[in-house]
Amino acid sequence: MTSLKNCPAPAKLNLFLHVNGRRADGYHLLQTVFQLIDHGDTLHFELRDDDAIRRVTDLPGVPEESDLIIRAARLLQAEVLRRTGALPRGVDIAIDKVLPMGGGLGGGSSDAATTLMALNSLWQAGLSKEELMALGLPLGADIPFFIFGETAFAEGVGEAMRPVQAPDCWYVVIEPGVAVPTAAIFCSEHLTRDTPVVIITDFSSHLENRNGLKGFGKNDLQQVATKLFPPVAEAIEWLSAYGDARMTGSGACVFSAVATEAEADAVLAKVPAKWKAWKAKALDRHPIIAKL
Ligand SMILES: C[C@](O)(CO)[C@H](O)COP(=O)(O)OP(=O)(O)OC[C@H]1O[C@@H](n2ccc(N)nc2=O)[C@H](O)[C@@H]1O
Ligand SMILES: Nc1ncnc2c1ncn2[C@@H]1O[C@H](COP(=O)(O)OP(=O)(O)OP(=O)(O)O)[C@@H](O)[C@H]1O
Repeated sequence: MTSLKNCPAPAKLNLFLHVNGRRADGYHLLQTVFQLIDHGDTLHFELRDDDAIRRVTDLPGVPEESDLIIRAARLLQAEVLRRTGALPRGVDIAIDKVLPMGGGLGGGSSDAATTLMALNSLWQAGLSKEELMALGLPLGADIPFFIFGETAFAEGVGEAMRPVQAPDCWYVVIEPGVAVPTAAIFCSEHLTRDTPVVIITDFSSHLENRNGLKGFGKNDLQQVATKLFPPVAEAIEWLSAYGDARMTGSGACVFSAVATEAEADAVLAKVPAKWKAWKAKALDRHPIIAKL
């Protein structure tokens, strides 16, 4: 095989996100449930005759050298060289970018995770899932989750994961039109870092007893993001009329769960024209797994 086309890099939603503490190195201890959804970027990989790794699509605002896709590919190429003594062939990578940057949807991390999984297969590198997760973590806190590849209850800085059942539902997502820099939210003096630790069965029994997510937990980053970025607050307020609306990750996107696609369409029809909004279905598994 010399190419892999149409590789999905789906978005994630943080169904809740609690900040429980801060480590000595400044990173925060979190608890969250990561949900994959069927909306995201698409990547295409084509092996080259030399050993160069190139992005063949322009991504405004992200220079090729700092793109997480390119950095992930180079990291894996170097790791294969270290293990086998042979440098794998170079690759041209094209991307159909759909996910907004600084959206809290994990777009950059998902692109990097898809790159690691696709190249591991194209290069027949044979790294295990755990090895790929460890390789990706220094590039972005969400990368291990995308490689883990299923709905997860995550702890630590987001890297300690266990599979968990979440509602089989649809989501309405609004992009408030601002990019939120994750580091600025975590640095804020107004961020609360003392939410009590929950256990995985607190989440699971809530779903069972209340027939859904509504009312479980919160996103601790939301209070800070809405203060710094008023369009995020406005989108949450608007969407709250139709359900339990909250922010994903460090923002800016906000979401609400609905039971059916028809309900999602009904909400979407009313979204003010100033916002981009879309629906997505919850996914149990990363869609690339079926391709590789
Ligand atoms: C908040 C989440 O979106 C939850 O899914 C992610 O943990 C953020 O993941 P990300 O955007 O890939 O973030 P990274 O690039 O790893 O980190 C950006 C910055 O956020 C802060 N950061 C991130 C994750 C974490 N557990 N504690 C932190 O304090 C750090 O200042 C870090 O420099
Ligand atoms: N392939 C990429 N796609 C998007 N952003 C990238 C990429 N490579 C590097 N970046 C950088 O990463 C930053 C964060 O982008 P990303 O789309 O991951 O944000 P996010 O959805 O807020 O992530 P998170 O939910 O993990 O906080 C961008 O502003 C950009 O500078």
